[in-house]
Amino acid sequence: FCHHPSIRKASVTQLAVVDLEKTSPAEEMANGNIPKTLRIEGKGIPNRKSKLEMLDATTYESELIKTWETDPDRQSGFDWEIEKLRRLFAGLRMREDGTWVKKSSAFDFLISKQRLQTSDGLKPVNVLDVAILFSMQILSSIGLGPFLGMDPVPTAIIQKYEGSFLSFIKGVLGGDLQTLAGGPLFLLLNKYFLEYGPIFNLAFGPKAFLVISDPVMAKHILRDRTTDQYCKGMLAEILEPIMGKGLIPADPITWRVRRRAIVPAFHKKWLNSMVGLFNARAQILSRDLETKNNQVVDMEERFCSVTLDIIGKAVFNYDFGSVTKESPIVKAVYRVLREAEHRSSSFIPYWNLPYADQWMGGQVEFRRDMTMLDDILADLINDAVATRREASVEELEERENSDDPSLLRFLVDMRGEDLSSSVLRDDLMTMLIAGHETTAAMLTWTLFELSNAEPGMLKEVQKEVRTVLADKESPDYDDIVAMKKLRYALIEGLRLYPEPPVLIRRARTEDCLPQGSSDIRGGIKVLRGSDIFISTWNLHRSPDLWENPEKYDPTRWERPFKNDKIPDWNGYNPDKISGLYPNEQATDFAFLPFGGGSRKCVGDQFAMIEAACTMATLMNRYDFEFEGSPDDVGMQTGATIHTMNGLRMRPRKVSVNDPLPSADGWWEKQHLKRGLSANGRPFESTELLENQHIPTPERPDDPGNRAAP
Ligand code: HEM
Repeated sequence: FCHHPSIRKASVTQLAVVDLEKTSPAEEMANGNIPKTLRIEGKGIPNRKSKLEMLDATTYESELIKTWETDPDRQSGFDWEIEKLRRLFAGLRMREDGTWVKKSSAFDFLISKQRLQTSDGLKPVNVLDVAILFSMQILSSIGLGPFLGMDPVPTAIIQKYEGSFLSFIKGVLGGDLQTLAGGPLFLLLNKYFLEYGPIFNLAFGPKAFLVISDPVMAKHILRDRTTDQYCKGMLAEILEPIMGKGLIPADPITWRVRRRAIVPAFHKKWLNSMVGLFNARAQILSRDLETKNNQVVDMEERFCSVTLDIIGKAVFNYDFGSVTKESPIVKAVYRVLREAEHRSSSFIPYWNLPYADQWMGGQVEFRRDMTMLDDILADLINDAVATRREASVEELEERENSDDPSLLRFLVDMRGEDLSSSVLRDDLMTMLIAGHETTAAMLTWTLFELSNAEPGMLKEVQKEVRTVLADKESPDYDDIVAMKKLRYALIEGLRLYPEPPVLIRRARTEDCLPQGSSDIRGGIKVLRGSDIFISTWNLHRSPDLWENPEKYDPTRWERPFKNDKIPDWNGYNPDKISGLYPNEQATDFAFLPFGGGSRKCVGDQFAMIEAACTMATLMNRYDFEFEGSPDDVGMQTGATIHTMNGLRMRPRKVSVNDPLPSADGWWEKQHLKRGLSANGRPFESTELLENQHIPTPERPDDPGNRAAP
């Protein structure tokens, strides 16, 4: 039927004879040679290991091939024989229509991926740029910066290693930045931030990163400059083997096309329909906790399971079922996540060594896991393609699709979507990874902080949840809107534990940063090729931007804040909150829980509603107590911030007949004791200030009060 070696079996509704090595499935479909109802099982849709990729015309490789092909005189002799062998091993071949394709092979390293010019016209960062950067770095570190027009940006040099000799050797061999830095990288960046200020260079030998902890500079990079000018740089290189050209690592050109396709899938009606999924999964967790009443439960692990199950259903209508059972697929997902985290904190990309995935223990396992996930994804995509019902975006938004409301269904059915490329797979994989542990971490740290704070704070949140829910088990969207204290508690968790704690960019053109809160006048020069860390951890905990920054205090979101020493920063204004959480607009880029500018998270509303539904369901039915001391929880980081030893807690079921928690007006008192009105705003006149009173606490001891908010 079809001789493509990567197709294992095919079920057909019409006979079709096509040679996929010569033309692509998309072209064959367009030519009418493959009926759209044809279902190719197994690896029909390109996945990351079997795909035939068109050779990118903007790469050095294309240029090299052109040079050989356009000059027949060169096609003889020893060099030509070597070139033929190279093509053979690298899986390069010409199709009948004259275009070149390449098949993934163990010899991928024989192909140059270097670009001659980026397709948006910007020259790619090249060896010369890197050499200039290194020389400038060395010259400015010996004090010659001002002579070269470089501003005196301080340089922090990692030179003192605080761990043991053995762990140092382990760090060097494993290329692990964190081990070498002597702990989580973002804590080191925080130490240097307090020492050197809002902008400094962090140097590891000749390699330097520009570390930024300032809202004005962050706004400039994320919002005022285009995505072409600042790309994802090393983050894209690290994530490519896992996420391919998915939305997070995508280069600016791919990103523009994919972002336009993906954003409509997160439409309001879909988000509303997701509330049902969030609540159903939260109820499964709640029932599971019931069987463990008063026993020790690792709540971090529970939150990871529930968010994995949610994202599996929401993205591909796949049930991981991880809350109730362990499976090899779930284990593979976690191992791939750990590998992604490990790679993002390693400075030696040893996984790129030839055959690394055939002899290096962790890499062999990683390849196996990726293969398993790729196969599952290919099957899910194929299933969706086989039942495709093409429609416009507007039609899709209106469609009732209760049996499969997944993003995959939406993207496959979207008219004009290119189903033959691997970007669909890449985007789905990206969302699986991006939307899972981030939300789990928000839930984990919020529960940790609420349980560790003054008792009044937790009681305020519990009282609000139990009052709004009354006799309902789960919230609807309007209930979430009404639970303001709960939402502020969650977002305050993300302020103290931003996921990820740094945003990574690379300058693709020379630029000049504004002064912001630094004392460097006249702008700060950024050279082409500079790698930049915007530390959200530092921004979110900066004493210049927050009152009492290290304190977990959800009431702060009701109080305006401004610092006149940073004239270009407009401060935080609660009146600018327009959605479910105070975002980067309301804080003028001091708070970037979901990033900012064009590459802001597409899943922010999804995550907020999901976390609010899960937390409300638990707060309504349980009280939690730490097992041991809160200090035992510890902290470690990768791409997200995890606990060191799990969040070990004892859930205690509360009865619907229990009285509402008595919070004693704790929330309002936080404002009143600062000389503000009960809603956190300044008094409009001194007369009103003089007449202020601390409210007498409500005592809704009667269970009947629960129904009366
Ligand atoms: C609490 C949960 C979440 C947090 C804290 C979070 C955080 C972030 C941040 C900070 C970025 C910007 C990265 C950068 O600028 O380099 C981002 C991007 C992204 N996030 Fe999220 N995220 C969360 C949940 C989700 C969910 C649930 C999804 C999908 C279902 C998702 C999908 C994405 C995607 C696709 C991008 C890339 C956007 C682009 O480049 O256009 N995230 N996220």
